[in-house]
Amino acid sequence: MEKSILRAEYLKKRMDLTQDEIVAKNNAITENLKLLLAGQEIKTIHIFLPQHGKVEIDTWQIISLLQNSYPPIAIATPRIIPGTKEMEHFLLKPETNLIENRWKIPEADPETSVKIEPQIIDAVLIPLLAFDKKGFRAGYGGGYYDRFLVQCKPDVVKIGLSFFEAEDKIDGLDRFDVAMNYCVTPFGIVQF
Ligand SMILES: Nc1nc2c(c(=O)[nH]1)N(C=O)[C@@H](CNc1ccc(C(=O)N[C@@H](CCC(=O)O)C(=O)O)cc1)CN2
Ligand SMILES: Nc1ncnc2c1ncn2[C@@H]1O[C@H](COP(=O)(O)OP(=O)(O)OP(=O)(O)O)[C@@H](O)[C@H]1O
Repeated sequence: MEKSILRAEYLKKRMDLTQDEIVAKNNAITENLKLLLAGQEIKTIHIFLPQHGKVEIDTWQIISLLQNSYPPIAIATPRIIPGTKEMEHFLLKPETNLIENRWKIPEADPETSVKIEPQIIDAVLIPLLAFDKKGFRAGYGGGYYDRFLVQCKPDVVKIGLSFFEAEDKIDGLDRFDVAMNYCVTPFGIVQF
C-alpha cells in the first residue's frame, strides 16, 4: 500500500489504542528489545524521545532499563536543527537538560550537552508509523531518519520500534529510503 495512505491509517490505529493496550505493548516491546540487544555488542545506542501528547513508543522505559542495567552503554539522542530537515546528536545522561521543540519532542539542550558524531553510533532505534516485510518504513514524512542513517557507519544496526505488525509491502518508496535490519514489535523481533 502507498506510503501516504499507510501514514494516515497508522496514525488512526495508534489513536484508537486504549491506555491498557499502550502499556502492554510498550512492556512487550521493551522485553523483546532487551532480547535483541543482549546478542549485540553495543557501546553507543541512539534513541528518540517520545513526542509529548502523541501515542509513540515509550522509549523512556528502554532508557531507564539501559541506565540501570547496562550503565556502560552510552545513549545518544537527536535534536532537529531548526529550519532544516537535519538532526544533530547529543549524549543523554540522567542529568541532561531537556527542552521540548515545536513538535513537543524533548531534545537535549545543545548549550549544555555533549555533541556526538553519527559515526560513533553502533545501533539506532528508529520511530515509525508502519513498516513492511522488507524492512522499509513510513514515518511522519520529514525524511529525518533517511538523512541521518546515511551519515552513520555502514554496519550500524538499524532497529525500528512498532506497535503493530508488518505490512506486506510499502509502495511509493524513493531512492532515499533506508531499510532497517530489525523491527521490534510487541509480538516479537522481525529480522530483514
Ligand atoms: N519522538 C520522535 N522524534 C522524532 C521523530 C519521530 O517520529 N518521533 N522524527 C522522525 O522522523 C523526527 C521528527 N519528525 C517530524 C516530521 C514531521 C513533522 C511535521 O511535519 N509536523 C507537522 C504537523 C504534523 C502533525 O501534527 O500531525 C507540522 O509541523 O506542520 C514533525 C516532526 C525526528 N524526531
Ligand atoms: N537523504 C536525503 N536527501 C534528500 N531528500 C531526502 C533524503 N531522505 C529523504 N528525503 C526526502 O524527504 C521526504 C520525506 O521522506 P520520507 O517520506 O521517507 O519520510 P519518512 O521516512 O516517513 O520520515 P522520517 O524519517 O522523518 O520519519 C521525501 O521527499 C524524501 O525523498
